[in-house]
Amino acid sequence: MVLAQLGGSIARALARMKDATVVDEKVLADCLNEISRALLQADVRFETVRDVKANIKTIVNLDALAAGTDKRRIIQKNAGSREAGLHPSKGKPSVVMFVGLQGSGKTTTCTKYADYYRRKGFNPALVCADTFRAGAFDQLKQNASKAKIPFYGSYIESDPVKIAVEGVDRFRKEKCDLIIVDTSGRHKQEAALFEEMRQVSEATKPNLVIFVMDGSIGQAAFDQAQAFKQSASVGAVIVTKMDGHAKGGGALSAVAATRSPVIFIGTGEHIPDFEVFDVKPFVSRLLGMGDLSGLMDKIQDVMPADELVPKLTEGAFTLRLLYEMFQNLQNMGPLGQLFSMIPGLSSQFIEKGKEKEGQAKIKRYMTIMDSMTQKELDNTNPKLMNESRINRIARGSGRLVKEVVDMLEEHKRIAKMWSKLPINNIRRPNNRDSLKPLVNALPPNMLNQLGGLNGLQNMMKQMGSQKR
Ligand SMILES: Nc1nc2c(ncn2[C@@H]2O[C@H](COP(=O)(O)OP(=O)(O)OP(=O)(O)O)[C@@H](O)[C@H]2O)c(=O)[nH]1
Repeated sequence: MVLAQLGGSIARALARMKDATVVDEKVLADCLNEISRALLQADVRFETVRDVKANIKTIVNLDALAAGTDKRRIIQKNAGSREAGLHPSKGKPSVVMFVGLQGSGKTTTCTKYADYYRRKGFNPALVCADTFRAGAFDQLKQNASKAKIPFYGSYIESDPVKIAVEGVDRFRKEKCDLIIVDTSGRHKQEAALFEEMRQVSEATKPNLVIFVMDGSIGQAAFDQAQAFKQSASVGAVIVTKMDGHAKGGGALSAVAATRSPVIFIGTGEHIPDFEVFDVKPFVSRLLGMGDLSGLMDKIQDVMPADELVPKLTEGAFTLRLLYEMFQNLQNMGPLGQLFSMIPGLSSQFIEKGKEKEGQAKIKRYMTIMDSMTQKELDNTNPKLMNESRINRIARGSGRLVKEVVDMLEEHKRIAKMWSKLPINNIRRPNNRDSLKPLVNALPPNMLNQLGGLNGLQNMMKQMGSQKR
């Protein structure tokens, strides 16, 4: 079963229960059986499914509860509680502790995480409780200063618990609402590391423990994530180094198998190389990998190959080409999924819940392009768009100069991405064979999680059907 379908199956099971007039033993048992089936089909281990079922049963005491609606709410709450507490809430002070093996990217990720929330309006701070590695404090200090985030640490103090407590206390007093504690990494899963983590955790009482894991280790991630989950009550996982590592998919599915939610992924060495992890865009991206067959399949819908290939081989990715693509996109209805398929289109178009804004932006871009001359639309000379042309386009379209410049920048970015695509691979891949290169590119565990070849095909269909 496709991972993305799991949520749907559970939601349907709960909805059916909602329709029942009375929630009794039988309705509850049916609902739980349905949820169990969905989990098992999603390759969740039998033992886990059994535990989930038992937990829900213990929590939902049918006799003690009077009204049916309350029971539903409680079951819903418990079935969905995995998501609770994974993200800090603004204005409510949270302590988040980072754990992981040495070199996993923990220190870098602490800063990325702090910066992400700073941009969301939080007031974060960093505490370096890594006294094991010489230079860890300097690294955190350097990163934190670059991102303009307050930090706390010591060159001389060797007790990580003491530093962690001092740092957390200080930033609590300074009214920081997100205090991030970076702990020591070790070469392997040593008992001493876990003991140190336990002590830091006990002293700082974190609201969330995040395990940072190197995605390049692939499926070996399962044992590591499991060990950390058990020893450090890990609440969430961040998988790093997802850039350029074919094994990243295996790591993600292995982590999923430990039932630890992955909340972010690291996609590079720099602070902005950090993305919220969500299964759907991730799968979309996966489909864009391999020999790009999945992506090319989607592009067929936006612009048929027989039209696109001659235009692209002729030369550059012109504004006119972009305009035509937007036009096709607009004719297709709600398109959150498809946006993610257009290489280069910035993530703001595909962010969950922001599809409407994405559509509005496309409309705005098209209005701007409507005020361009034929020459400008077909232009391949980067110097053509001078100030006077930009001013004229802005006036003509009733838009700000800045908006015209933004649009031209976006076009430049997209054109750059397109120049890197293997255009000759564009074909009509609608049969199973066309999925083979993609299947071969996926780690086996990941493919299992996606429901094998059939699951992959269904998912492509599912994504295709969302166009209408
Ligand atoms: N390509 C890539 N490199 C990354 C990513 N995240 C971190 N790195 C690099 O990985 C290396 C190790 O990162 P650190 O942040 O020092 O790792 P650490 O886990 O804090 O290490 P210890 O403090 O020794 O435990 C550095 O060179 C980082 O630049 C990522 O998402 N992609």
